[in-house]
Amino acid sequence: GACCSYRLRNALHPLWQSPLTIPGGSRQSPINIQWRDSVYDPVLKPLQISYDPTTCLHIWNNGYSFLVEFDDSADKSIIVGGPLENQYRLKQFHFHWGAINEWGSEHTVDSKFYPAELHLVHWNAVVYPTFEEAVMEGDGLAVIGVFLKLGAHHEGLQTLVDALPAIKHKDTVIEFDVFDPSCLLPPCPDYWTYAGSLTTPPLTESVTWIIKKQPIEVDENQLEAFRMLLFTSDGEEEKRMVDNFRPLQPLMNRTVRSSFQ
Ligand SMILES: Cc1ccc(O)c(S)c1
Ligand SMILES: [Zn+2]
Repeated sequence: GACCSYRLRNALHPLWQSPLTIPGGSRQSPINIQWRDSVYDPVLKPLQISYDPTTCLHIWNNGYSFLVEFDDSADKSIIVGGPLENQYRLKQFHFHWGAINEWGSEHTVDSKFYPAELHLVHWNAVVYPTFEEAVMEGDGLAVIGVFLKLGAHHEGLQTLVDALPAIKHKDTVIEFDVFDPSCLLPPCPDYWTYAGSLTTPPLTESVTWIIKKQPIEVDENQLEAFRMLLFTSDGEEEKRMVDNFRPLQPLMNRTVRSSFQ
């Protein structure tokens, strides 16, 4: 059945030599969001986002993606509201993208791929003492997903793009003093939300996903800059960092809720 083919695809996917089945895998990510099957929930609140740009630390290539990490030792960059019962602290953001513009996002909407997807990763520091512990708990993480579509040049993203040549190889890092990730969010407040997992190992089922309905626009040169990064370390045979997205996972017994009608 479909579930079996998913398992096979996961096991075969080059980037995720994950165990054939995830222990009790009933809420895996990413998924296809079928717009007409999502259920408007009037109880969902608006998501409140307040980021302190000075909590930005550095940008680095971890061999899966490039990520911008934040000082999460205090409640300075947080999100609250939406589907969340607690406030969550921003830890890092990163992207997933394809080799060409036809695919690259992790989630799809009505089976449509976007060329890339931004993930802003937050953790529940109200309940858990560390990020590492939150990663193992059902309500430990909240990830905001933002789709990137091909279009106009994105001024805020360009600051990141300009830093990428300096972190071309795996395990390279550069200091990044001030950056306000809210410049990467679309103006429209509408989102879908569902209970899911990390999309990279350990694939733990600890993520409340908040997927923005409206994509942001970036231009071809900016997407090409992502594709110049390497999975490999300096001195190794070069492998371009592309297609770092996980295959779609079965919805199983889940409903995707929408904050909009
Ligand atoms: C914590 C974390 C790390 C990597 C990821 O792709 C995601 S989705 C979450
Ligand atoms: Zn991710």
